[in-house]
Amino acid sequence: MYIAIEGIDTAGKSTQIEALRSLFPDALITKEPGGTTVGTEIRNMVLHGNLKSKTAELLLFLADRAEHTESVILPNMNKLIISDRSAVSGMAYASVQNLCDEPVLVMLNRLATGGTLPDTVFILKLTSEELSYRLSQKEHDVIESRGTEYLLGIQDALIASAYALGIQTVVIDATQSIDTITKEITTFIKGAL
Ligand SMILES: Nc1ncnc2c1ncn2[C@@H]1O[C@H](COP(=O)(O)OP(=O)(O)O)[C@@H](O)[C@H]1O
Ligand SMILES: Cc1cn([C@H]2C[C@H](O)[C@@H](COP(=O)(O)OP(=O)(O)O)O2)c(=O)[nH]c1=O
Repeated sequence: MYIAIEGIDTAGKSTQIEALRSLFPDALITKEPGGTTVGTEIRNMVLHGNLKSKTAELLLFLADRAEHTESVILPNMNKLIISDRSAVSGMAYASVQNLCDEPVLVMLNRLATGGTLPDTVFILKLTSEELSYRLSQKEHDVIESRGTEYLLGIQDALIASAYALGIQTVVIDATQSIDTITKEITTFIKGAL
């Protein structure tokens, strides 16, 4: 079973994945971008480099996704795979750049993944107030520095993108306690295994 934990920056993805790691010790934990050696280099180029082109940014994320799918996801499809982000982020973050329309983004992400998409995505949904608070507590990378309104637009795009990709989606109120969210995800996983 291949699931992805989705959400905008600071939604609580890493926190949930660490909780799930101990609850499902046999699960394969991975992430996008940066789930492979090459992906780590791509991640650094995009997040901390000085890319001028948004198209280059999109294509680099797709390259990370293709490498991640071929070298991490496909060889481990017999396991529970939990990924921090997926093609859903890929579509959502690209869609707000207005580089190309939704069917093209679906096609590009299907090309990058060879059609191997998560069975289920859990989208951690923040309120504007909670997002502002959490962003105020950390340094911002290139994308986070685009601001709260931008990220809230992405949050809506995450839900739309999961639908466009035809992936079963569970939207979770990310302002709940860490344990409550973990229990919600764990209950779903145990019911589906
Ligand atoms: N349910 C929660 N309630 C309150 N704070 C949370 C919750 N989940 C995560 N946090 C805090 O929010 C910040 C961002 O969490 P993180 O897991 O790093 O988010 P992401 O990986 O989605 O960027 C961290 O300081 C974390 O401790
Ligand atoms: C996977 C992916 C992430 N992103 C963005 C989301 C994040 O702002 C950034 C890095 O993701 P990530 O390392 O998950 O950052 P965070 O832990 O703060 O959520 O890259 C894209 O723009 N496109 C993509 O395809």
